[in-house]
Amino acid sequence: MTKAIRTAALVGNPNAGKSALFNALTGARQKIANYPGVTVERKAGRMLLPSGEPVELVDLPGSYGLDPTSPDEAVTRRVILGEMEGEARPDVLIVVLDASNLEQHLVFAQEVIELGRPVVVSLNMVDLAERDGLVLDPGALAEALGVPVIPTVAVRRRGLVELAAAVGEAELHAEDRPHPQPHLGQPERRLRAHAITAGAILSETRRHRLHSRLDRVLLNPWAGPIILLGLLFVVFQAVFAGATPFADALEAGVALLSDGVRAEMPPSLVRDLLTEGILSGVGSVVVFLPQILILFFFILVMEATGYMARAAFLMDRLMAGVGLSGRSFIPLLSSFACAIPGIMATRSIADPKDRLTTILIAPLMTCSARLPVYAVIIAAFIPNRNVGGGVGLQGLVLFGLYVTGIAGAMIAALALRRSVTKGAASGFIMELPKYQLPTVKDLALGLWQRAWIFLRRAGTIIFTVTVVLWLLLNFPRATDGQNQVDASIAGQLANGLAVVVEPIGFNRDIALALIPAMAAREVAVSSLATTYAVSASDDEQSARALGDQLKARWTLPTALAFLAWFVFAPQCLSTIAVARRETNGWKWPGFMLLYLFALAYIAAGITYWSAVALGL
Ligand SMILES: Nc1nc2c(ncn2[C@@H]2O[C@H](COP(=O)(O)OP(=O)(O)OP(=O)(O)O)[C@@H](O)[C@H]2O)c(=O)[nH]1
Ligand SMILES: [Mg+2]
Repeated sequence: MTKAIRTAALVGNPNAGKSALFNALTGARQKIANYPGVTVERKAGRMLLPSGEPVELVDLPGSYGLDPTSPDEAVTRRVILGEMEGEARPDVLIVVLDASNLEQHLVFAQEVIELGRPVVVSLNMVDLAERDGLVLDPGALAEALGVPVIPTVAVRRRGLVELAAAVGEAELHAEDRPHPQPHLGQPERRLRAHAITAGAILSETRRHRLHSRLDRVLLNPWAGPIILLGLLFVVFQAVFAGATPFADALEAGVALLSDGVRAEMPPSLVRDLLTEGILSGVGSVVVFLPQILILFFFILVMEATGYMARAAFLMDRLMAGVGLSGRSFIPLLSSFACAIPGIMATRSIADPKDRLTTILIAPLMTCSARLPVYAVIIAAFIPNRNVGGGVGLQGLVLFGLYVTGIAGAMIAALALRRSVTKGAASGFIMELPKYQLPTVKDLALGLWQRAWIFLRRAGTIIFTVTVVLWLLLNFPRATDGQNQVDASIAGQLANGLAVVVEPIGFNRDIALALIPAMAAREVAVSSLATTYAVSASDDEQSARALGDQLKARWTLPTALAFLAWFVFAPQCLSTIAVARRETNGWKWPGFMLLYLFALAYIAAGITYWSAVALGL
């Protein structure tokens, strides 16, 4: 005998479309949205069966299993099992599956079906699956699961009548099946989910198959991180190998201009300002445009193809390990371009301590302003040698500097989360975008924007600071036999600071460059170039490229210490200003300045003394 059906409940993984189906079946207006975890409590409404009988339909929060891990999942479990006080156990369970994500959703579905309760499966979002080139066979699925399967598109009201009819008949099926199915463990369910999905696929375009295979490899917990590391490695190799001819050409162009000015103009302070200040100083930064463009070319390609989101997915576990949520990944990622947009992007992090930690470590991500600093030192001091297997030493060192920054950030996060920003890490679930080939137009536009940002900085902030420095370097004028830099205001000021940085292997010229570099890190390069151009005894010497000057004047330990310094030093006033705005006060930016300078000092010192001890 069949008893009348009075209640039914919608269950399934988060974001399967349960609430959308609930609204379509009952005419209610539950909130639906394209991210998991929208429904957090049970909601009930009335739907009509084809026979005209009313049934109370319950919309439940999404759940990954019957073992509850969060309060909203506990609601689901209690309602399904009839443990909810004052509420009857639902007569029929409607399991909602996302057809475009079938394998993942089948794991929980099996667990629900194993309860032996009357179940109807709504194979929802078939429109999305078909758009992606995946056609499923509901019959095969029904056979494998042992329950009726109805294809639906909740948002287009497709399959609703069939679903209601199946609910009306569900009790009958249930009576044919008196024994609950054997209870499987989670790994077996996963295996079975894979097999069932494979069996239910009618046709799958080559593209869809390719995409799911790609994900299986790229998101594999072992292969994924190795591939990510390998890719980044290739990027940094390319930055050096690819940019060198262009950078050399630019450098030659700047030298040519400089020679031209010297030949055409009679010696004067104005001529010196042009050659020593603007061409040497600003020119020494501009020559790194090719490196910047190559780096951003790779970043843009990774973003456009959908790989970057997968990298975030892979990093999520690492981030959780140091007490950060995966939500920090995107702000940290944008900090590789510049910490300013990175710090602003932390607004999307709800937890205040998560957010503060992310702000505090954002400056440790290697921003593009550091690239000229790294590149000039590496080009001058690291031999352009092959360390085997086609791997260039220069690219390797650059890669190492980026990794050191990331490692420093992770260690800092760990320390901060245990002290000043104590708290628990929050979870993070992300939908992965589809793979796509990047379009040439978007790439070109992205690169153009980066080039423009870089050149604008060179033309404004770097130009201004370099000119001011040039003035400070040229006055008062040196008397006979005295070096101009020694005599100048800037030289005098730098002598004071030099005392502080001497223990970490820095010379007076570095001390001199560090102050204006607070305006922007690239200014360190233009300052050194200008200083050496001013200090050179004759025109020929002053026209020498910065790399040659460095090689002649610095030791290798000093150069390495300088690199270590720039991995950590908060050499950017705009970043400090943004941190002040975003944290509403000076307390945290002050803290940031202090801890980053301390780190930079220690790192440079350790590098210098280790290098000296090693006899480098
Ligand atoms: N294209 C398409 N989109 C759908 C379909 N069903 C639902 N959606 C969309 O999928 C998203 C998730 O739907 P919800 O109804 O909020 O999902 P839910 O299962 O209730 O999610 P939680 O409450 O988080 O467990 C929304 O953006 C819906 O508009 C469908 O059949 N086709
Ligand atoms: Mg919902």
